[in-house]
Amino acid sequence: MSSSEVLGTAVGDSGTDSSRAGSVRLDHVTHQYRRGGETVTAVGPVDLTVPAGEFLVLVGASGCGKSTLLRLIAGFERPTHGSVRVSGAEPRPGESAGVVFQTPRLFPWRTVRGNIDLALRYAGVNRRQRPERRAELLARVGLEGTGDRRTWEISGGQRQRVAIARALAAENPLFLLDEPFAALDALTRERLQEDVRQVTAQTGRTTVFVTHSADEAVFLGSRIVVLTKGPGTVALDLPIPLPRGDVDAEELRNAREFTELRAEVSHAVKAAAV
Ligand SMILES: Nc1ncnc2c1ncn2[C@@H]1O[C@H](COP(=O)(O)OP(=O)(O)OP(=O)(O)O)[C@@H](O)[C@H]1O
Repeated sequence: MSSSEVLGTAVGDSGTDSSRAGSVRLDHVTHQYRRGGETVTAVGPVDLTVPAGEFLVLVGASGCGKSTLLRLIAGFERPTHGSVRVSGAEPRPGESAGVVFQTPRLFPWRTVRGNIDLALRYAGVNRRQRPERRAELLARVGLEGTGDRRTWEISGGQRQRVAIARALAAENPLFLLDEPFAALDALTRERLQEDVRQVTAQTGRTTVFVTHSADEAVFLGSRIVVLTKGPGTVALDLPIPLPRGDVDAEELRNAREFTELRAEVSHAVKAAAV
């Protein structure tokens, strides 16, 4: 599939960048939760535009509102103030974006194949086309040959790959990931980071990825936004001018530019948390 097929054409009649399929626009967004009798401001005000095709990483201290921002973009929450637009329209939960959470949300009574097929069914892929699409998705996340296994018969890293394949199944032009590798060992985490980098480069999807890790942020992002401590606002908005596409991950991680950027982001995260 070409990136233009995934990104689609401009939505709406304005054709501006912020209405293109997969683009995200937050205008003066603030979100508050009610806890007991109290109002807690979780995030904002935040102004942020994510052009179609960008890989944005949100980094910040625990509790600064990263997940809240992601939930607002996914349409799971409505902002208390301001507006959120995905592809130029108000986000629709479960429809505007493919979402991957920290803990993979799979159907345990189904096989790997059954989990992927269900996502394809929801995405409107007809029964005859499903085996081919499923095979493509499993290959894309490196899970060929596991279709018959139940979700408890595969490793944590493989479960997270199934969750990524499920999110990709919907062919949404926007991909949201909330600390998807936090619970995995270092080796699996690095492998999945490489996969996500590759898959998003291949499909050209707009991606918003939440993490605590400066290392993960610099490896994955084409742009990093560091949030201040809660309620989070934008402390640093940094383009990452590292090569994308077909690059040697090991070489990239060892490059001087990479280590310098990682130090800069790490420093910014610490400074923003005070
Ligand atoms: N459903 C909720 N009800 C009430 N308060 C909430 C709710 N969800 C989050 N909060 C509060 O909003 C603030 C931001 O939380 P959020 O989970 O967005 O931060 P985060 O940066 O993703 O944190 P972490 O990195 O620890 O996951 C925190 O103070 C949190 O306690």
